[in-house]
Amino acid sequence: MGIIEKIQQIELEMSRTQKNKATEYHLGLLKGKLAKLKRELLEPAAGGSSGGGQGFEVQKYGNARVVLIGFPSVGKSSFLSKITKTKSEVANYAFTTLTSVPGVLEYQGAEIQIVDLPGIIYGASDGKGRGRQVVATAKTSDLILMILDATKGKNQRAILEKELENVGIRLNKERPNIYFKVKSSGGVKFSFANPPKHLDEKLVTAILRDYRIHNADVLVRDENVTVDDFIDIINDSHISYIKCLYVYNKIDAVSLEEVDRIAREPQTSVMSCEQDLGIQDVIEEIWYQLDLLKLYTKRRGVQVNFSDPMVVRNNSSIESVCDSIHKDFKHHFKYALVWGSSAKHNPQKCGLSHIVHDEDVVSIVTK
Ligand SMILES: Nc1nc2c(ncn2[C@@H]2O[C@H](COP(=O)(O)OP(=O)(O)OP(=O)(O)O)[C@@H](O)[C@H]2O)c(=O)[nH]1
Repeated sequence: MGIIEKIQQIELEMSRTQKNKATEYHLGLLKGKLAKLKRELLEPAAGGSSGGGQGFEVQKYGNARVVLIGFPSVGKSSFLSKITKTKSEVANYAFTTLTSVPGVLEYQGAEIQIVDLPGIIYGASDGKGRGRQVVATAKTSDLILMILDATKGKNQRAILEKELENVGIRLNKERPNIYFKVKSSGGVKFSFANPPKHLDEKLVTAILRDYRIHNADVLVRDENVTVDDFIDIINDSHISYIKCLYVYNKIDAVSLEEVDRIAREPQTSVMSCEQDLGIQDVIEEIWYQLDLLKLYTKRRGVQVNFSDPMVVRNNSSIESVCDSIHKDFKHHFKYALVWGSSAKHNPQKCGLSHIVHDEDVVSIVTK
C-alpha cells in the first residue's frame, strides 16, 4: 500500500471513531501515525531527485521574506504589482506562471521579498514533487499573506488552512512548551510542572514507541498542550510556526456591512486592488507583523545619514547588528556607542549583548 492510501485509511478510521474519553488514547496513536506518514510524504525519496520541479528555488533576498498564498484569481498578481517595483522584462522571463514570482517591497528602508507561490499549494500535500518545493519555500517565510476573495465564502480560507496544516505549517501559533530529548538509555521519562489535561504518560510512551523512540525525556511545561502539540514536537524539524495575515481582496464587490464584518476578524486586513483601497494599510500591517526595526549607523566624525537606515529584527543585539554588516565583523568588535531609547545615557558604551531599539543610532568601534 502506498503512503497516500495509508493516510486515507487512517483518516477514514479517525472519522469513524467517536471522540470521547474512552477513544482518546486510540485517536492519539492514530494521529501520531498520521503525522509520521505525512512527514514521509514530504520528504524527498531516498536517492531520488528533488521531485522533478524546475526553477523553483527562490533565492532569499532582503530583510525578510513574505509568501503570498491563495486560490487562482483572488488578485495575487494585482497586489504584487501594486506593492513591488516592477521587475525588468529579463527578470520576468525567468519565471513562468508555473513557478513563483518574487518581487521586492521597499518600506521604511527595508527590502522585503514578496514571493507569489503558484496556486497549487492547494493539493501540495499529496506529495507531488513540485508541491513539495512550494511547501519548502513557504516554510522559509517570515510571514504568510493568505490572499482571499471577499466575494467568496469562508471555505477558501478553511481549505488553505487545512492544506498548510497538513504540510506542517502552523499559523499564528507558538511552538508548544514541551521539552523533548531523545536519549540512548533510561526509558521514557515523562514529567510536568502541572499535570497536563490532555496528555499522559501511557499515551506519550505509546506514540513514541510508534516512532521507535524508547528512551527520551519529555517535560511538559504547559498544562494545556494537546496530543497534536506533542506530535508536532516529536516531528519538530518538519514543523514551522509562521505568522499569517489574512488579506481579503475585492472588497469593492461586497456590501459595507460585509467589509465591516470581515475587517473585525483577528489578523485580518481588507483591500481592493482594483479601486486602490486599503493597500497602504496592508503594507503597514506587513511591516508590523514582521516586527522589524530601523537603526542608523554612524561612523566616527561623520554625521548620521538618516535617509539610509539599517533594518534588523526586533530584539536584536549589537552582535546580530554586527553579523548583518559582515559575518566576521564581531571578531574585530571593541565596543559600540548607542544613542536612542535603548541607551541609559547618550551615548552609552555597550557590549555585544546590548539589545537595540527602533531608531537607535549605533556606532561600532573596532580593534
Ligand atoms: N472586483 C475586483 N476585482 C479584482 C480586484 N483585484 C483583482 N481583481 C480581478 O480579479 C482577477 C484576477 O486577478 P489576478 O491579480 O490575476 O489574480 P491572481 O490571484 O494573481 O490569479 P492567478 O494568476 O490565476 O493566480 C482579474 O480579473 C482582476 O481584474 C479587486 O480588488 N476587485
